[in-house]
Amino acid sequence: MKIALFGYGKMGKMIESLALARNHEIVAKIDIDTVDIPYNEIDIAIDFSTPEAAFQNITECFKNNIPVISGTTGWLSNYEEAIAICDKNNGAFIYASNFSLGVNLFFELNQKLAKMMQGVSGYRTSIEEIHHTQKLDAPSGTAITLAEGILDNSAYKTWKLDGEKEQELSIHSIREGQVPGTHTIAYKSEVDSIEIKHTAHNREGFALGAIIAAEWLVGKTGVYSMKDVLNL
Ligand SMILES: NC(=O)C1=CN([C@@H]2O[C@H](COP(=O)(O)OP(=O)(O)OC[C@H]3O[C@@H](n4cnc5c(N)ncnc54)[C@H](O)[C@@H]3O)[C@@H](O)[C@H]2O)C=CC1
Ligand SMILES: O=C(O)C1=N[C@H](C(=O)O)C[C@H](O)C1
Repeated sequence: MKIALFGYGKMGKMIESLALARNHEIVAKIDIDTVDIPYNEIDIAIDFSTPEAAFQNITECFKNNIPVISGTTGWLSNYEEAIAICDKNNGAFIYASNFSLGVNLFFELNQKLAKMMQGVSGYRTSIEEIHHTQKLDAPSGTAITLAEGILDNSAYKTWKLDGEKEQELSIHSIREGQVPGTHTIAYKSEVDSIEIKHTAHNREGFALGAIIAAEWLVGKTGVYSMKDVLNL
């Protein structure tokens, strides 16, 4: 595949190295100062940019008939608008808050555990996420997906950063050092705690998942998720 990287930062560089190893070609590395984008040379765009840049990057690709994989977090207030532009242009799109296989399994486990806990009283649920200090958004996109999985399967009405009210699912965000991404779900009662946790040891899992998603999406039209890619 001829891949264009939108965002040539930590993730862009990791995706470049894994994509080359899988015999793909990187035809463009687009970052904040890029002026000309060679849309006619691109088979697929992979966007790991910034919350401010993602919507424009993604929708310009749709308008140029280029399928898009986006892992950028913190731009989802514009998600529905992006989908409308994708549909209008008969485009192809996958957004995932987290592309790693491990986290996508963890998403499934989270929903199953939430279902199990639905009938059990006395437990308060919370989410904690820890990331490196350069991260621009909080809570993490992964924490939001985890929260949505719990809201769909519990009496919680909404999630909130450090929420304290009974009906609020609390998400606590910690920024420290170079942490690639750690997410913990805790159910705490007066007598015990149940916790599930995913720890990324580096960024390779995110990057590999994004490339696998790109390989899967090329040649298709429509809006898909990692559940479709991984057949979960
Ligand atoms: N879905 C997933 O699996 C993962 C998602 N992420 C998300 O991906 C995004 C990028 O993460 P990192 O690479 O760690 O960040 P980073 O800060 O290392 O890289 C972002 C790059 O985007 C560039 N950029 C700024 N404006 C741009 C524009 N208009 N067009 C293109 N590029 C532009 C920046 O100059 C920078 O080089 C973040 O939103 C992060 O939360 C990160 C890891 C995994
Ligand atoms: O910014 C990061 O680094 C990460 N962002 C994603 C998120 O917001 O969930 C995925 C991963 O945790 C790393």
